[in-house]
Formats: sequence, C-alpha cells, structure tokens
Amino acid sequence: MYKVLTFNNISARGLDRLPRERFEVSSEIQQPDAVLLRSAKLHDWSIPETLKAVGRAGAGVNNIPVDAMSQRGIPVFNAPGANANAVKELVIAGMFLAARNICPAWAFAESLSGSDEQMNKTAEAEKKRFTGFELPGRTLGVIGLGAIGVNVANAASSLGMKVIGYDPKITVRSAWNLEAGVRRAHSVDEVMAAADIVTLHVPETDETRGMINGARLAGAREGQVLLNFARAGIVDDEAIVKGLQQGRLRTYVCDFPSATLKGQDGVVALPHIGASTAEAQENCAIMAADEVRDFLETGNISNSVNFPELILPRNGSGDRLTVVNANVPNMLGQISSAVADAGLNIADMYNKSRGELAYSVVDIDGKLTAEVADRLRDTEGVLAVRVIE
Ligand SMILES: NC(=O)c1ccc[n+]([C@@H]2O[C@H](COP(=O)([O-])OP(=O)(O)OC[C@H]3O[C@@H](n4cnc5c(N)ncnc54)[C@H](O)[C@@H]3O)[C@@H](O)[C@H]2O)c1
Ligand SMILES: O=C(O)CC[C@@H](O)C(=O)O
Repeated sequence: MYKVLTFNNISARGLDRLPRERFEVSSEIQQPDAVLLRSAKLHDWSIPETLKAVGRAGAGVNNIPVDAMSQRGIPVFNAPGANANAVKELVIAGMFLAARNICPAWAFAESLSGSDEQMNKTAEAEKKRFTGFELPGRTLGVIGLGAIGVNVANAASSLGMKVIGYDPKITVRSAWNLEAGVRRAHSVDEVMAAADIVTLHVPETDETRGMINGARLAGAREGQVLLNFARAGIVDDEAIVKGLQQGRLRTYVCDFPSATLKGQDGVVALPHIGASTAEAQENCAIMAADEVRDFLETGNISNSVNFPELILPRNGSGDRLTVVNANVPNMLGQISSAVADAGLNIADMYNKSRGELAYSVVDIDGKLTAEVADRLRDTEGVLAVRVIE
C-alpha cells in the first residue's frame, strides 16, 4: 500500500486516479511515500525519510525545495500546460480590464446614489473619465514563451494585436506552436520599450526574481499596462507603485495582492486565481496523480523538473531495481556488479542523466535480495534505491 499525503485542495478527479486498494490518500498521513500539492510551501517542511516522490498539481515549483529533493534522490513532478488555458483566459480578461478601465468604472457606478434619473445623469456626465483603448494594432510583449506565454501570444494575435516575445530558452515545441506573426525580441528591455501591454510568464527562479524593477520600468513605454500572472517575486511592488504615480505605468494587473499594492490607483490585484477553474484543477490533479502513481508502481519518469524523462516497459521475469545516483563515472558498473555478484541476470536496463543526477531502471530475471539493495545503498554517490516487485 502506497501512502500519499495531500496538501491543499486537490481535485477529486485526480485523487480518483489512485486506486484505494493500492493507495492510501489523506492530508493526515505521517510517513508518506509521495506528496501531492498545489501552492503549499514546502521549504520549511522536514522531508520524511519515507518520501519517494512529489507531485505538483500545477506549473510553478518555486514552493518546493527542488534541490533538497534532488539531493535525496526524490523526483519532483509537475503538470506542464495543464492550467495554461485557464491562465490565458484570465490574462486576456486582464487586458480588457485595463484597456477599458473596468475596475474603476465599476467602482464608480457602485458609488452612485439617488434616483435612477440622478444616477444616470451622473454616469453620463462622468463616463469620459473611463475612456479606454482598443486592442487591435496595439503591441503586446510576452516575456516567457512556454505553455502559457504561447497561448497568450496566439490569442492576442487573433485579437488583432501585434505581438513581440522574449524567451532565450524557448523550446522547439513552443516555437512550433507560436503564431507565425509573433516577433522575436532579444531582451526584456526591448520588450519593455516596444510594448503597450507587457505580460509575464516566466517561472520564479534566482534569475527572474525582481526582473521587473525600477530600472526596467524607467525604460518602459509611457503609459504601459503590465500584467503579472506568473509570481509575485518577479516584480518589485514598490517600483510598480512609483511607476504608476509617475505615469510610466497606466495599470498593473496581477494575481498577487500585497500590502504595498493595496488601495493604489491603477492596481488590479486578484487572489491568485489564474488556475482556479474546475477544468484546470482537474487537469493538473490528474496529470500529477498519474505521474506519481506511474513512478511509484513502475519507476518510470515523465514531466519531472529535476529527473530525466525515462520510460522503460517492464521486461524480464522478476523484480525491477531503480537507482538514483550522482552523475559520476563507474556507477553503472557498480550497479551491474552488485546484481551479477548475487547471481542474477539483467533482462533490460535504461540509464539517463540530467545535470548532476543519473537514474537507472534495471529489470532482473529473478528476485532481488535485500543484500543487493543494501550494497547499492551503501555505495558512495548512490542517493536512492528501490526494488519494485
Ligand atoms: N497565476 C497562476 O495561478 C499561475 C498558474 C500557472 C502558472 N503560473 C506561473 O506561470 C509560470 C509559467 O507557467 P508555464 O506553464 O507557461 O511554464 P512553462 O515552463 O511552460 O514556461 C515558462 C517559460 O519561461 C521561460 N523562461 C525562463 N526563464 C526566462 C527568462 N529569464 N526570460 C524569459 N523567459 C524565461 C522558459 O524558457 C519557458 O519557456 C509558472 O512557472 C508559474 O510560476 C501561475
Ligand atoms: O494551484 C493553484 O491554484 C495555482 C497554481 C499555479 O500557481 C501554478 O503554478 O500552476
């Protein structure tokens, strides 16, 4: 029986992918084999000895200590693209909110009082304060052209916008999915200078933290709209407030409320609802649950952020051995020697590396003894060993 600890509200459709005769699933489990979570912060969590896998039902993994997991040989899975449409729709809504001044206009309408005739008269007299602009012909700058950025870029193109995108690590898949008319920028500054509206779709990393700061805003096109549905840490809120006060920014629409932003004119802050649709929550939970289940039951890896993609159909007549180790010479030799010295035959084997980690899946003809697994666990450089019957 595998034990899966849940943090946050994980869609039942996802949890249903873990058959209860083989998986105990609860938010109360003490010695979990795996964790499924959304935005819960695991940085201060004491990683249990029993933990074998982490499944993030979402895209961003900045809430997970990925390096610490790697050091213990624990793969972290996520759900790439599973909530991209939900975020795209809210970003497009955010562009309309900003372009048509919908939030202040709505607040003004709510503040009206008196008879219908008086309210109507005041509304007609004051509505010029909320005159907006239309999107066709305007330039949208997209920073980060992954699952969400590409969707947003393509949707904006179909609304008649010019689109400029920046992503120095764009994947071949994203490049293929991008509308032909999207122009390539060579820096964040180029996007800031060229775009009427800029939208951020990068992960929060050491490289992207504070990406939008005072200096960047100083080079922004006058009266720009900035959208941040990526992460709070990518933007310096103090600089945003200054940028709004100086007129450099027209509107800041984000998914991350803060004390600094609260009550500031020109700020629309939503409560991190980019992925909050039933569809996205289901897609993410199903994807993460499937990945974790597959790893626990077969050792196969798909959509991990720290392990190589590795799928080996089951071969041989016996157990499957999986070994995570430092990516250094002679580890494969030591794995095969440990198996051979126990008089066992390797039926099939697959080894891949990613950065400082290497992962091997070894199918054996016969039953692995505890001695083989223990010998490997004691081998220098080995981080995790599992025997799957
Ligand atoms: N508001 C929400 O609820 C919500 C929902 C989903 C995702 N997100 C956030 O959005 C981020 C992006 O999601 P995604 O699904 O598109 O991820 P993704 O991994 O598909 O795309 C991220 C892209 O950013 C690019 N990138 C990385 N560093 C960059 C840099 N310095 N400059 C330019 N581009 C850079 C990558 O090459 C990649 O193409 C997530 O990491 C997450 O933090 C927020
Ligand atoms: O689970 C959520 O609601 C947010 C998920 C989002 O931040 C992500 O990175 O995918």
